[in-house]
Amino acid sequence: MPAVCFRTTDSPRNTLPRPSPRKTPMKRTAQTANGTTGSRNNRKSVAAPRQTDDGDEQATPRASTFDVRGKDGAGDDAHSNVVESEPTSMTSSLVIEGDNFNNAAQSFTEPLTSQSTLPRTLERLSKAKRVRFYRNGDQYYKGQWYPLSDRMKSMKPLMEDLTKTMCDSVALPHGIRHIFTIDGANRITDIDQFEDGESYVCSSSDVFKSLDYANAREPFWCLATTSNRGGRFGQTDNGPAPLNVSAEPSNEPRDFVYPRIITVIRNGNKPRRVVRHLLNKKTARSFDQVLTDLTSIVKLDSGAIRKLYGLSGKQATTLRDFFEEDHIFIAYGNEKSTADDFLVVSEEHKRLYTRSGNRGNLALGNRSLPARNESLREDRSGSVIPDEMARRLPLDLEGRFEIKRLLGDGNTALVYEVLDREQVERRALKIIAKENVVGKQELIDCELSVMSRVEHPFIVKMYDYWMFDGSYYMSLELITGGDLFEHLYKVRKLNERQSARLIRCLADSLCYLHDNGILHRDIKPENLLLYPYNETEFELKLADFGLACELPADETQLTTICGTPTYVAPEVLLETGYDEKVDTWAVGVILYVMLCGFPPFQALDGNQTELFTQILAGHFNFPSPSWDNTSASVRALILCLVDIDRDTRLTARQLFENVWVQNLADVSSENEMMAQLAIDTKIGAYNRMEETEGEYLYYSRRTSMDELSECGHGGSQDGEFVFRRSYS
Ligand SMILES: Nc1ncnc2c1ncn2[C@@H]1O[C@H](COP(=O)(O)OP(=O)(O)OP(=O)(O)O)[C@@H](O)[C@H]1O
Repeated sequence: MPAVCFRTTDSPRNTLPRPSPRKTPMKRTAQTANGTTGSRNNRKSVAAPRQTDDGDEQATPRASTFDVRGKDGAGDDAHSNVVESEPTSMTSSLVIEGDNFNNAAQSFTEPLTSQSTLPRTLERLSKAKRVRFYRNGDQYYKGQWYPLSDRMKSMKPLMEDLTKTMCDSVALPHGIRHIFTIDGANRITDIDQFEDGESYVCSSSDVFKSLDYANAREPFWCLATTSNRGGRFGQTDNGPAPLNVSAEPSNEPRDFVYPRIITVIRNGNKPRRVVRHLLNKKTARSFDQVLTDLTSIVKLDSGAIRKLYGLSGKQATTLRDFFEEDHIFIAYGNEKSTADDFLVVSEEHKRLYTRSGNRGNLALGNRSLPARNESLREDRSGSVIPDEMARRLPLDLEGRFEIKRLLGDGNTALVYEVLDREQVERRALKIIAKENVVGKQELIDCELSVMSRVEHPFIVKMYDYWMFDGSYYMSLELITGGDLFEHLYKVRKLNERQSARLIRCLADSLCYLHDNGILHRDIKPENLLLYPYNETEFELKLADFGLACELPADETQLTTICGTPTYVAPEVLLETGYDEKVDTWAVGVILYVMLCGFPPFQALDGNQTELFTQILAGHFNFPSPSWDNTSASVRALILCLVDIDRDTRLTARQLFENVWVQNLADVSSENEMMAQLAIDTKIGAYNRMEETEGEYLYYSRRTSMDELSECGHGGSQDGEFVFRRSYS
């Protein structure tokens, strides 16, 4: 099967520092809080403050692997424990609490010698029994490994510590008072009863709930029907009644389930908090399961969500109701609904509707830049409107940073321009308030881990980070030109030269990330920060690694749904597995937006379903007059990026080497001719498909690629534009 790509004869020498090949560890010399530089390991020595039980903020060392809590700061008393969330997670935080914390903090600033307290702590911890804890009745909880240090003498401090790490207002809100063996046969009453490597169930009450805890990650879902859900609400304190996981999977069809974002409004005083949640075949397996997921995202003060009403007033009672007319729902626990709940005030309107003028036809001529796009996240981690309270810095940071102004807000964070008094420099401070950390811990760990490792001229630098009282604070390089979204909003569109310059920066940064096995997964104009290149042009730096991840070493495909609707690649929605080419798809969409001011896929009425259907079909065009004066080379390049066939979609390296990108849009007439031929072939194939296939349009572009190869033979001109066979 042939593929088409545009390339220069000789790959231009990239003058930027090249990373080592994929999987080679990246080097980074981080500037630490105290102004020194060091490797990531000795950055642990920068003890960042953290809130202690008695309210004092104390230091929390940065990148680290354990959570050590202890009275003496070195984890040397009965409270001293290590909590690992999952053995596989990339990082977790190192937290030390205690009266003599400074000693411990100091030990992190020393090289690790036998005199320092940390090795002793770690040595002792390595001898600890490791046990796993689940939550009673929570079939979604993956369990938490917990090393039981020999200093943990009794059940009380253990249960107190577990309460801190495993409970919140929804999960075991009354704390942990009982611990059972995994089969519920025995209650653990003495610390010596724990056995190394075994699993246990923590509970608030003395009633053990029998579940297949060990297989909590992939339960069989039983599809609820109206009849078998009778009396479902109000059965437990902690949420909807546990599902009957031992039931056979239902055969009830779910053919109405397709990727769709629903919006849930938390009932209460207006403006109310809004959460978005992606439903698809994986996340919408039954009504009960969606309700349970929403319970953990929305976090009603009253506990579990027991009722959901669409804005039309209709109550959602079946899974199908999430896929019908209503896509905005109001969530209730025990509260009564009132007519006033269904009236949306203006502050809420902005949050609920992603486009202004949400209703009405989107005639071609009216197409426009969509509103700032919110990222999709799976793992029950919805998008919470950031909390203005985050503006108040914790005491230890208040002395260091002076907040100047709000630079931007995203799905999870607020970003401020600050004056770093210690470094005497202006910086950006990204704050993820603790209410937005819930359900996103792994993603945040990943963001911090990736940001700590990357060093590239077109990627925003992270200098330092802290965690205080559950909120995260990241000190970042300040980029002064705003983000590309704001810029496009002002200027509507860019010329080709400026676009090519920005795409060259972006492609370069993606080559670096992909070579090192990192996917960004959320490439969008909001995450591309601009700074002046000369008087008339900008360059960019890639920001927000909130969805970044590492490619699995065993080459398996990723399936977690994430991205941002307008820029999300079809394979993410299809859940067929994806890889780093999700990033180049998004670059193609951005390049399209840069040149005409509207995206290639845009739905009538901002309808998400229609948007996803268009993306899955992969059909778009270059409407006149917006595209009349653009080069064929850039249009052909876009077609090679926004290509539903992953095999033929360009890699970041091919994009970087593309002649239009490298020559900053200054291309030869031969290149233009060949590009035009490629476009005609592809667009012709779409049109034929549309004539024959009717409305639903998922098809492989390989057909059109075959046709293209026919034209391509002998079509190479001056080595600038070649058709390349990537398949035999
Ligand atoms: N280093 C920086 N310098 C200047 N502005 C920044 C910086 N980092 C972020 N911003 C601004 O803040 C906005 C939000 O930041 P960011 O995208 O990191 O937040 P987020 O909550 O993680 O976003 P998302 O909604 O994609 O999850 C950006 O769109 C940008 O306008």
